Amino acid sequence: MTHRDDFRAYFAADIRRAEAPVVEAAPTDAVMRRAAWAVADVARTVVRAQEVIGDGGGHVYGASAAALIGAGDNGGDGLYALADLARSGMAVHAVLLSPDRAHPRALDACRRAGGRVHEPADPDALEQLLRRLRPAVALDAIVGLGASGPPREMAGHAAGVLEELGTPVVAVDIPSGIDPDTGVRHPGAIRPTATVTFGLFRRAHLLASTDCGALELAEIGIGAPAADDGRPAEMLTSIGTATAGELWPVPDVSDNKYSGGVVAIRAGSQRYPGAAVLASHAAVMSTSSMVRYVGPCRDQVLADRPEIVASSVVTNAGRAQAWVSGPGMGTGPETAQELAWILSQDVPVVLDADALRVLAEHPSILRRRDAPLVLTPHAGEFDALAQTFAPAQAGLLAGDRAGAVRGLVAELDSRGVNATVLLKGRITLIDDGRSAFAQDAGTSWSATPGSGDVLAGMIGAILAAREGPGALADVEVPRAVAVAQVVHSVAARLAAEEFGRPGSPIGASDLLGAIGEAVAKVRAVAG
Ligand SMILES: NC(=O)C1=CN([C@@H]2O[C@H](COP(=O)(O)OP(=O)(O)OC[C@H]3O[C@@H](n4cnc5c(N)ncnc54)[C@H](OP(=O)(O)O)[C@@H]3O)[C@@H](O)[C@H]2O)[C@@H](O)CC1
Ligand SMILES: Nc1ncnc2c1ncn2[C@@H]1O[C@H](COP(=O)(O)OP(=O)(O)O)[C@@H](O)[C@H]1O
Repeated sequence: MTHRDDFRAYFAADIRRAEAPVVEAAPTDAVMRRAAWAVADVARTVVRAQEVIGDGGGHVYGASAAALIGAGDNGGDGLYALADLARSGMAVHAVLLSPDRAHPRALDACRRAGGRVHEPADPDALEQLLRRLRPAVALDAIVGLGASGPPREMAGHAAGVLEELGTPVVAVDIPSGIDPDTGVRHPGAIRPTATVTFGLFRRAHLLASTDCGALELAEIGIGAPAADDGRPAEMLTSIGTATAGELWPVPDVSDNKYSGGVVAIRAGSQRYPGAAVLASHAAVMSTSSMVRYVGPCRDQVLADRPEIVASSVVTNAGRAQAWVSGPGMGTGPETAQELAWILSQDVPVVLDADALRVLAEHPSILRRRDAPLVLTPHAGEFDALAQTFAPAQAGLLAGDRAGAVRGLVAELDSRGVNATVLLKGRITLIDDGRSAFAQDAGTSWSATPGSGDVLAGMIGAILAAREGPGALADVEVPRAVAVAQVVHSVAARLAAEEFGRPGSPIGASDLLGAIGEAVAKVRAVAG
């Protein structure tokens, strides 16, 4: 989902606080009916999109819909949505998973609109019912904001049956089985074609965007939420291409080769010269300012990009406004010393790959520092860091990724380190303890060796540029890092899907070759 605009998502408790006065001020169930109408509208679109042989698409009139109805207001949304679908001429079936607790007024509305109501006694009966009904669309109205844990027995079984039948599912608010705040996907979770949410995005919509299908936000008149102390509620942001384009650094008339921010890169080894080339070339492609390279791969780096200024030891590199260290540089004993020197520099430092392993093995080199430190681990490197700096967070990644990242940042903060952690993956998390971002790459083409080296070079160039007077000057570090992440994702998509043979695999060099085009693209979006 590399989208144009920024998305903001909130904790369930803050959303409930923002929702309450709106619901209270409105006539009974008016907000719920508005939400249900939006769900029904998407369900109709899903039915119309179904291909019927010899025809242009599916017909709503006469098609069937079934909704799995849970015990709370999420079930109420589903029942009102069925009533709406019945009025479009659909044959609708409410499948009550907790018959005694189904929303009474919504159930009544569904019945009055002609809906059939089913109360399967056990998972087998539920399975037989769904197989018999074979609905054109199913609504997942089992649980929404009130979810806790994996879907209970009946609900968990339904997800498997619907998947087997190939039934398109529209999830009401949040796919059941996905935790609203952490985005953790429990076994037995519903896998929807589309998810319709209301008023404000929930954190799960960004943290588990790849599990929500097409995401739709329906307006129900809710304003920005506040925390219980009245301050603005904590938000999780996903920046879009327009923001990346607005903030991407461009030289102006007064700039020279230094003024936009020089980045120095310590990368590569005899064994991994490619990492040195990829990281430094990526930095060259990101801004117009100077890129310095330090390490044993001078010849390869200069053969690839002669404009790079190379040296062999960090102390002779020359001045830089940001440092990058780690890609392919090895983990030998001398690297700890080099790293300690880099960390002593009063400029932003990005540590990736081998530098993260060295840091985890030699935590004493990490002293108090005010200048930003950006750590860019993949899951394995994160675990190594967490074992050293935040043992309570180690092994958490399979579950609450955002919580684990925040926990590591907090531990580093308690040591006086101004850290931003970027956790890699299809959905990249970036957090400095105050501002958190979740960026879905939109495709997975960037999951290729060396693409992390490219990202490290890009982030270094952006952080160097942030030290200057340009558009990034007052931008918080995690947002600046997210800007680099967006352009990296757009470059991967362009390389794999628009250049050459669309849809053919790419290597990190192809991604690298598309950075210029990606910058042009996001700048054009920003206008
Ligand atoms: N207020 C309004 O007007 C508006 C509200 N809106 C809608 O209301 C929704 C929130 O409704 P809600 O607060 O009733 O919670 P909800 O998500 O239905 O879940 C609670 C029930 O689920 C059950 N349950 C929990 N975990 C479960 C699991 N793993 N597997 C199975 N069941 C599980 C739990 O059972 P219990 O633990 O009590 O046994 C409890 O009974 C929100 O998401 C939005 O859709 C919109 O219409 C906008 C206007
Ligand atoms: N499933 C995925 N979809 C999209 N991007 C991914 C996925 N998995 C990893 N990535 C991205 O690919 C890059 C891989 O980085 P890394 O693991 O450090 O590899 P390397 O060290 O070989 O460069 C990172 O930018 C990461 O965010």
